[in-house]
Order: sequence, then structure tokens, then C-alpha cells
Amino acid sequence: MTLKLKRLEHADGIEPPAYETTGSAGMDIRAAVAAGEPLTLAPGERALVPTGFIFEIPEGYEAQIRPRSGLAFKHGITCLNTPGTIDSDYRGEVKVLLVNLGDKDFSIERDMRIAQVIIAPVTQMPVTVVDDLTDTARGAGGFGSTGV
Ligand SMILES: O=c1ccn([C@H]2C[C@H](O)[C@@H](COP(=O)(O)OP(=O)(O)OP(=O)(O)O)O2)c(=O)[nH]1
Ligand SMILES: [Mg+2]
Repeated sequence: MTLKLKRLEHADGIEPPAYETTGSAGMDIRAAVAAGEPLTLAPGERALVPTGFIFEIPEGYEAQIRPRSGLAFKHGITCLNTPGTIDSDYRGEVKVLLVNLGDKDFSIERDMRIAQVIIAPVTQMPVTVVDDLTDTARGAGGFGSTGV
């Protein structure tokens, strides 16, 4: 099984998403903003950043767009909708919704590694609406019901 990628014109010369080490869970994905025209995010600002790639994910799988911890730690840059969901039937450009939670402007340059892509299996489950559900010991307890 492979992840098929189509490169769009504005990603000419940009490395496709890639695993940086042999054991990496995620492939780093890069910004396809125009060369010499960085996208600057002011504190609190968000932007949909183009990656220049369309994915064909095998049926039964999804791609998750997750933040890079280095960008989050050093600059407060993260994915607003993390983990972003790329559906296997999506044939548009993959985009990364970045937000600047830091206190300084942050510039996203062409080819910068802005996020990581995790491929994960998914199950579509049929839904049934019923009147009664099975009892459990937990019941409706949650949100700290078991203590600290
Ligand atoms: O970070 C993201 C999240 C989503 N998408 C694309 C791929 C995904 O398959 C599609 C729809 O995403 P989602 O279901 O999260 O958004 P929605 O608000 O429910 O839109 P839609 O009504 O199109 O499903 O948008 C991205 O490119 N990047
Ligand atoms: Mg949706």
C-alpha cells in the first residue's frame, strides 16, 4: 500500500512529506507559500497554509495533521484544529491551519516544515438509535469522577 501524492504547480521544488527518521510516526509536511513572500502570523492570528500536495489515501485510512512540538515550544505555533482530518476521498490541496499562540510575529517561509502527517486506520461504524443502553459500573461518572 502506498500514499499517492499529486504535486501542484506552486509546490514545484518542494520536498514531498517525508519521515525524518526511520522510526518517525509522522511525515513532516512543508509550506508551499510563494518564495520571498513569507506568511507572517501576528500573535493570535491564524492562517490556512498551502502545502502544494493532494493526497490519495487508501480507503480505510485517514491522515491526521498534527503540530510539530519544536514550533509549538519555541514559537507558540500550533495547528488550531489539531488533529486535522484528511478524509480518504478528499481530492483538494492539503492545507494546514496554523495559529500563533506566542507573543511575537512568526514568519512561515516557503519549504518550512510546518506540521506532521500521521496515517492511521479508521473504522466507519453503522449507527443504531435505541431506547436503552447496557448498564456499567462507571455509569455517567466522568470528568474526574475516579479522583486525582
Ligand atoms: O487541517 C485540515 C483539515 C481538513 N482539510 C481538508 C481535508 C478534509 O478531508 C476536508 C474536510 O475537513 P473536515 O471534515 O475537518 O472539515 P469540515 O468543516 O467538516 O468540512 P467538510 O464539510 O468539507 O467536511 O478538509 C485540510 O486540508 N486540512
Ligand atoms: Mg467534515
